[in-house]
Amino acid sequence: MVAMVRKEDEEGPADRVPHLPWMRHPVDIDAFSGCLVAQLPRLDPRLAEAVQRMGIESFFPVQEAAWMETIGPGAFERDVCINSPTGSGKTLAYALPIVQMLSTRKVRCLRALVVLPTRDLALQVKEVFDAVAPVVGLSVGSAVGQSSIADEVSNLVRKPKQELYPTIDEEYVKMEPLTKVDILVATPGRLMDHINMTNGFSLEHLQYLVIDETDRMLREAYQSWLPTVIELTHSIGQDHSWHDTDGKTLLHPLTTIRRSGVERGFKGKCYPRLAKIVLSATLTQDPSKLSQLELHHPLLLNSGKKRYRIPTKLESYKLICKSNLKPLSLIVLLQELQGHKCLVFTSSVESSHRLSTLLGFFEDLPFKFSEYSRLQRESTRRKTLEAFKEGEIDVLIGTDRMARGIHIDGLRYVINYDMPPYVKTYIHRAGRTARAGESGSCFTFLRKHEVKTFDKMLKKADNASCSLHSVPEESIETLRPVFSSALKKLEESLESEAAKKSNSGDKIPSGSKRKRTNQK
Ligand SMILES: Nc1ncnc2c1ncn2[C@@H]1O[C@H](COP(=O)(O)OP(=O)(O)OP(=O)(O)O)[C@@H](O)[C@H]1O
Repeated sequence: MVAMVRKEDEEGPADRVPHLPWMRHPVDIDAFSGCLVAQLPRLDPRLAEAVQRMGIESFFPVQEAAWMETIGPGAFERDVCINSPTGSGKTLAYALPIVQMLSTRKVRCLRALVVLPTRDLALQVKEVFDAVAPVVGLSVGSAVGQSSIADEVSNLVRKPKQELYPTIDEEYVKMEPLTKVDILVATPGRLMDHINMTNGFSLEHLQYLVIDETDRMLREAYQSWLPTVIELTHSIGQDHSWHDTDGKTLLHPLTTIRRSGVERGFKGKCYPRLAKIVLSATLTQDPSKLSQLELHHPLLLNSGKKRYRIPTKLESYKLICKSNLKPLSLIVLLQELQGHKCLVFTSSVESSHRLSTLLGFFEDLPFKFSEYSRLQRESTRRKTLEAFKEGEIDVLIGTDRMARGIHIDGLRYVINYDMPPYVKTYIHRAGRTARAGESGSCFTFLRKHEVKTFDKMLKKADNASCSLHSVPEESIETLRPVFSSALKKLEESLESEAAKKSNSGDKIPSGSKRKRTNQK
């Protein structure tokens, strides 16, 4: 309860003036209308072609705005903070400038690091970099724990030359970058593993740091990855100097010259800085959290007048129903949606499991569904998500784990089976649809007493009108006879699972998933 109050405080009222002065004067992303790919000033033609191959003809406003502050007149003089709705194209907004900036690099070494909270998200972002970076000769790696640590290490670093040729100059070997990638997309855990344990893995040449889903990344310490990265990239104490035969001090040819700027803690002196881009659809305004980022003269790019914004083409609906009839109303609603892809959010993994098990006892449902939960094995989850993306499953039932950042083509519907506790949660859940200018709908099941709280919560966001939706009573009535026997079977099934679990100490048996992934 205490934690809940604190989080709600942090969300604050919709129109509160931010504490931090730089947040009060943002660049308005909506002042940009987006532009044709060919018209983006100074865009490398190879990148323009690559972007067009991705099926993109014009840039979204956030992409144009970010470009102007990095490659354009802003020239990345300031760190960039982006607060822009879900599905507005934030990934390309940072990927493209970073790739263009690094396209002239001479020596391959780790120069840009992108950190995201989950593996699924990181892999999604890597795909975007993979589509643009290779055309200008840049290599992209990932550190997300998808493969064994040994495989990851061999993809990221190579052996020092001295191991291959023992006679080579030791000083040269010391300075030689060993990382095989220019850009690394990482989750904090694996990043820390490489920082702590991988020989040759170095952030010494890092010039750009991107933190996506910033508010979530700042909420959790993730083994102190952020202070560690900042510490390792502070140039102070780095000795790149060499002495030539006359005793003159020279800068080593492989030294990375970072952008200069007055960093915090250097008493006004000009020191090379790590340039940062931080982003979210619900960027925190909390000064104590933002201070962890050590931003350099930050510039906020913001979309909308209120603090949060719901995508323009998202339609929100509320369904008021008694809790004991919720499963039936859900089935009727899913029938109405006619097998279109849909995500169903519940408040906990237990609730997701209960709901999907229960639905499994209804025969002949006209949609295929599956549970997606951290109680399942990673491989099961990955296969489920793939099947959903491929359209082999119509409905995924899960928790807020599915809410952040994930993009699924053609997803038109989101259902909040349980009311989201915060407006931020609503934004991220609903934001899985109505992406990239497409339309989509979000339905929220509410009990009567929740309506007022829900309406108040939505008022914190721009574009948050919400109409009432109801499902036909008769359709619910036709399901009632099966419902009572399904409930009985559900209790038996959960009891038997609990017994198995206490005998073996196992998680939910993976075989039970097959039963729940019913057929049309
Ligand atoms: N200029 C564009 N034109 C058309 N589609 C685009 C463009 N830019 C990005 N997209 C597509 O829009 C979708 C959403 O982009 P992206 O995942 O970057 O959104 P986001 O703002 O990061 O969302 P979230 O906050 O939910 O993470 C992706 O499928 C991407 O391919």
